[in-house]
Amino acid sequence: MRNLYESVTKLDHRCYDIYQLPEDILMEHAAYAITDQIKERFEPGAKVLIVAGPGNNGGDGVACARQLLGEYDVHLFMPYGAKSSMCKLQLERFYACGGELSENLTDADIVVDALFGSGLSEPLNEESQHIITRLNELQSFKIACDIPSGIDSKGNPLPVAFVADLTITMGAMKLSLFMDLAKDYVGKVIVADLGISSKLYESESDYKLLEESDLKPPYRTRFNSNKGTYGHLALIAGEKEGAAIMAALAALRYGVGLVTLVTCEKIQVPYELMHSSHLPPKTTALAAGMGLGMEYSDEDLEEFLHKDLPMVIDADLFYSSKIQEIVKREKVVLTPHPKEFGALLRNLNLADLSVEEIQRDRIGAAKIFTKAYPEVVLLLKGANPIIAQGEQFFINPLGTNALAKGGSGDILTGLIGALLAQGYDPLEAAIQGSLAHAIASRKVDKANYALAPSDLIEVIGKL
Ligand SMILES: NC(=O)C1=CN([C@@H]2O[C@H](COP(=O)(O)OP(=O)(O)OC[C@H]3O[C@@H](n4cnc5c(N)ncnc54)[C@H](O)[C@@H]3O)[C@@H](O)[C@H]2O)[C@@H](O)CC1
Ligand SMILES: [K+]
Repeated sequence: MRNLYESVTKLDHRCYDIYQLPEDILMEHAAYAITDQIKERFEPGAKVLIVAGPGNNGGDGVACARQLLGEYDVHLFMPYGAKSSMCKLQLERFYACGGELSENLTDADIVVDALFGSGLSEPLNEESQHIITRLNELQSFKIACDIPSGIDSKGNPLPVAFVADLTITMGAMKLSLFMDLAKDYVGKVIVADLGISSKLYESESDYKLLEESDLKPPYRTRFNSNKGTYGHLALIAGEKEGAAIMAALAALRYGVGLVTLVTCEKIQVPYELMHSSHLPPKTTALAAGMGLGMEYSDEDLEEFLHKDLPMVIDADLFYSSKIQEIVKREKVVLTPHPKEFGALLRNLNLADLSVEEIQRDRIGAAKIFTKAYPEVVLLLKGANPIIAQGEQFFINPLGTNALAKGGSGDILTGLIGALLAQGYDPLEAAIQGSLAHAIASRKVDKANYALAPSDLIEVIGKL
């Protein structure tokens, strides 16, 4: 798990004020992190196009150009000249080392985008849009300095942005790089240390980035155990019972001892699942909402939901008035996708946001909910799901586009339900369920368009 920051300005200032590391030293390290990646990947003599803006992001680019001079074929393009004092200083050094500015954009082996970083303050003008579009058309290896130019502090392209293969972000990971709308732009993201280790550079943060090493599958350690030791998950199956069946199969695969589908009608269920018209008395957790439809009256739901059990709630229940009471309970995980989240916020009279508005500020939208219901765990689905409780936010960047398929959300609900039933606390169950889901999607040995829910269920057994 790594810290994420909305802004690193405070961290940079700690460097100047406490560690006595001035901007110049930080910038030299920032530039060297880019130089280092170029040297690691390309032989001397390779052609490098560096596009540098007027501020300190540009300064990083100019310093990198100077570091490469003499060894690589360096082309530095500065459409707006140098404006910040550090950028001007770097340009003087570049000239002093014999560097010259290029008049125009040129094809190259490597492109470094150092046009705008954290200082991007308004939508890109036509010239910047044109430059970035041209850069995106080049067949080069593309490195973004700090943040792909055009991505704002909330992770939105304004309206175009550099499409990087690699983003080298300075000092610490930024939240904006892990928002859904930035996912197609950032490429691989690595952090450059700026002259001190991240342990010293970073301070505590409420925002965390999940990593593969955070996954802890529910491995069994007790030898003297029976099925009851591992919990009993009940899933309410509704109109589209396939959704609950997929969730149930995923739950069974993820370690829960017993799984029961609760239905009002008799349905055919796979032989490994149990089936009942009542909530089994020894139920340890509940999953409800997926494929529920309109089959149940409020009284039916009351019968299933009256017990104070840990529960994961999905899909159709976000549209039901029942949710107004569920969010007041303890040990609840909600797993809406952005459209369902919009419905949930409206249903709870918290906000009226469109899907686009939610996606443009996912953290802000999630906060509306977590401030009102700080006990409830929210898992806002998306390309990079956000798991939030109170003031804590976790982002899972590990999922792949293979998961964009009907049924994959039901698998996630099943995984979280399985962990709740096995005694994980709701936040841990949501984090671990999300990690298992995402990591499994990477392990399915198929083309990314071909993943089926059953593939995920298979792989979940081999994490
Ligand atoms: N502060 C520090 O100690 C460090 C800063 N670093 C770099 O500095 C960057 C931040 O530098 P700045 O704060 O100077 O900001 P930027 O360099 O990101 O951008 C600011 C400049 O761009 C112009 N600008 C902003 N939006 C524009 C738009 N839409 N169209 C045209 N021009 C626009 C501003 O007028 C200003 O001249 C970071 O992203 C990072 O790359 C690194 O060198 C590491 C150390
Ligand atoms: K940039």
